[in-house]
Amino acid sequence: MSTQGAENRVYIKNGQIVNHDKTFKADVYIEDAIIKFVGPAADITVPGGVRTIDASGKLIIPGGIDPHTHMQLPCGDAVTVDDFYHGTKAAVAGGTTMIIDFVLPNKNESLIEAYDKWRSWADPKVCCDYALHMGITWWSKSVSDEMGILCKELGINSFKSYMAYKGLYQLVDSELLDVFERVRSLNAVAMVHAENGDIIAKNAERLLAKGITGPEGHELSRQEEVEAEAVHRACILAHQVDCPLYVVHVMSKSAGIEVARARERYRGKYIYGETLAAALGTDGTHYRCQHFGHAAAHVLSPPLRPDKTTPEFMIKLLASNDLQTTGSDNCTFNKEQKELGLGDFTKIPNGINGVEDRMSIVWERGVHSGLMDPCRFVAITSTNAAKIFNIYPKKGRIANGSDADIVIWDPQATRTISKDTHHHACDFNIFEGQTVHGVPEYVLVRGRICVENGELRVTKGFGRFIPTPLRPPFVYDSIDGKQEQGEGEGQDNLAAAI
Ligand SMILES: NC(=O)NCCC(=O)O
Ligand SMILES: [Zn+2]
Ligand SMILES: [Zn+2]
Repeated sequence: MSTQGAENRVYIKNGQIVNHDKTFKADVYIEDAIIKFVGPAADITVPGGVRTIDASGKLIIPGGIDPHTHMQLPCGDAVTVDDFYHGTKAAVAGGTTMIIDFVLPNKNESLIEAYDKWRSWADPKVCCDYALHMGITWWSKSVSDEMGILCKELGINSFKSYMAYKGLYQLVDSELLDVFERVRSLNAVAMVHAENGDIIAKNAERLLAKGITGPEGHELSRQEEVEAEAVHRACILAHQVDCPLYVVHVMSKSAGIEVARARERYRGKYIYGETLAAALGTDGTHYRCQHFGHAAAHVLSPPLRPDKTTPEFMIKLLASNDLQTTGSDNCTFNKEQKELGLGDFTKIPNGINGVEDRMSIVWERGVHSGLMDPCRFVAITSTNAAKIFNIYPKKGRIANGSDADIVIWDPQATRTISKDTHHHACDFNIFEGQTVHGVPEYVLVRGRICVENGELRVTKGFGRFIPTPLRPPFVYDSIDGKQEQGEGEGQDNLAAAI
């Protein structure tokens, strides 16, 4: 293998390309961060001095897109320890070449000011490309006006509302309807954190009064039906105002079934569902661990489910297109930060790791276990996020003209996940000790080789902000009657999943 040549020109030969819709043998030529050729070796004359990589026996896949992260997120007295540098470094190490993070304005804070703050934190630090979703953490006429500016001038096309976190971010149904209506008028995408915040607040009070103060109280206060009810309600609210809705972090079988039913009810239009690497790779039995640090490290919302059949069920929902994407919800806090909730589970900062291990966890639980094929793996780890947030085929595809965000994936290689070797800044890994198949041998971020035979070489600030344009055709063509959702994408299959 030649190791010479300009870094901006790379030739990958003898690989098996895997896109979401087909897989084939081809060579790939990259110049100036863009894929310039995909095809048989006989059809290209490669210029001299080009860096050549032999990908024999390996898969060439689009870099992962993690549609759900919280880097450097201020949360009460704590800030997540993975900032935009450590978080994107960990992402790249695991084969993810783009993240979409959430701007979360404080109550009464201008959305534009919050956006500027996030850009000023992320731009100098990101090692891979990124985009932003906006949290609608409070509601007013000025918020509605600023949503327009964000869409038309600042590259945002997605807005997350909260049905939980009572007294902090939670909106009531009439406000959710207003938000969804505004999102629809902008041809943007609504997102929702679906849990019933009123029920959670009451349950938490009762549990604490009974002396249940440890992390097990977290899941007890927000069991499956509390999530499922909110998913059901959110889908109906969105449909009433003709608004497409992306349900983030679907964590339970019951909630997954609600997404699947809504998709079936609306014939594949309007509703999209995301689950998390955490939901696929571990479970809520950890909340019963007597060691506070261990149990608290698994606390996120909605919580992991104690039902040990959940991970396989969620993988099946992804395989059957009842769910469309896998995020990480990477939102990491260290031991001392989690200890803010000693003696009161409602004060444990919510969040877990996942941006580094997401790709391997999905491969292990999905493809290696035989529940999905490599094309579906690409769809749920990259392409569907690119389509829903309207950056496809620039991202999420190995094709002429696409950004050279490429992973050379070794499906047979294994690695054992550990906090001692991960690239996060956090001191815990919820997948600790798991040996997973599927290792990124090379990771190219816009043509730059950032992982090579296990060695990570990232550059702070190399990543760019990627604007997400309005009216994603993947989402809106089906609503506007231009195309049936699911054409060429496999059929929705609620029955198969259940
Ligand atoms: N998910 C979680 O527990 N923390 C991050 C904030 C959110 O996504 O709701
Ligand atoms: Zn959330
Ligand atoms: Zn989140």
